[in-house]
Amino acid sequence: KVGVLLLNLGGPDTLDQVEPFLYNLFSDPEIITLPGAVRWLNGPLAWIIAKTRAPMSREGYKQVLDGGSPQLRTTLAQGAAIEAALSTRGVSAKSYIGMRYWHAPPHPYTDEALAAIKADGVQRLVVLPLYPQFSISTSGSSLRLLEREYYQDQQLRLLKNVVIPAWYNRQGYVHSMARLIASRTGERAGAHVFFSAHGLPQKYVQELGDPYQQQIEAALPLRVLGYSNPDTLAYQSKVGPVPWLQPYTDEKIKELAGGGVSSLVVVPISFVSEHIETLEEIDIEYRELAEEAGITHWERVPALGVEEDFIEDLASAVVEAL
Ligand SMILES: C=CC1=C(C)c2cc3[nH]c(cc4nc(cc5[nH]c(cc1n2)c(C)c5CCC(=O)O)C(CCC(=O)O)=C4C)c(C)c3C=C
Ligand SMILES: [Fe+2]
Ligand SMILES: [Fe+2]
Repeated sequence: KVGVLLLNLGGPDTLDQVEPFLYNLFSDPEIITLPGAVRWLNGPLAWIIAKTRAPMSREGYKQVLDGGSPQLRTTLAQGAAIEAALSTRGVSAKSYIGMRYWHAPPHPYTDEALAAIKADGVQRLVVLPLYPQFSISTSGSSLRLLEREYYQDQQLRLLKNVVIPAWYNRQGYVHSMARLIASRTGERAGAHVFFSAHGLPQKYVQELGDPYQQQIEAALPLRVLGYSNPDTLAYQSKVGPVPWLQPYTDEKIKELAGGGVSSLVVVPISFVSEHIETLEEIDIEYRELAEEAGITHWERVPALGVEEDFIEDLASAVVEAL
């Protein structure tokens, strides 16, 4: 009996879930990193930040929460598609979803996923974070939580597991992204491709050894395949006062427009389902900014979701791990 545990971030399904979701996120010590002596402040600080940020966040979510979080729907569909792809390879597997910060009943947090894995009598477990690139703040945080729960439990401790920590450079991811991009740029050879990666405070990379930026830069889908479209990489979604990875998406859009670029094909990387940062931040906020700056053609490449070649390759990664 094989289990595939998909780890993801989770997101609120309704507007009243926004504040508790933010509280969970900001009380994660991998998100707000405090020195040992004041770590007890994590909870109170998370409460204050969540309360302060919630009204603004709710405004964003208002525009994208039509029928619940697209992230949850996509993650469920990805799980089912991976099961089907494994079945054609002769592997009978069941997928489980461990969300880090939010769930929608009956879809679980990590602890509930582990309870289901135990109840089903899974004998081999493959852990697959749904983030292409590894960051301490995303896959790292999910894996740390999982490790804690796993090794506290006598039954789980005996269950053989293997982790696929990152897959940013796998054929399936790179090629299906490149195919989606090519399908948008085909009619305008030479269109400017704008990769917008999710941002991260610089400290993670510079002080904590986070490999995220290196993994983003190592495998930009078009460059890897040798396409010659002009392209730009920038980082979006900065929160709080400290410096994040640069250049920032908003500044780069203005700079390109100022330099005479009038058409952009925007590619969200670092997440494989639609969510607030694509549907609201890119499609509404950055688009508005781009149009004000003089961009006349703006197109966004969708998140990978259940693209067949992508899912097939994730299933191959699971088989290789087994
Ligand atoms: C404040 C610290 C944050 C770090 C560090 C961070 C890293 C990080 N996040 C993603 C992907 C997503 N984050 C999402 C939501 C979200 N993230 C933060 C903060 C940090 N993220 C906040 C406050 C929020 C809530 C939304 C908001 O108020 O703006 C989401 C969307 C989830 C959803 O609703 O569906 C994604 C996706 C990555 C990849 C990453 C590090 C590389
Ligand atoms: Fe985030
Ligand atoms: Fe945002």
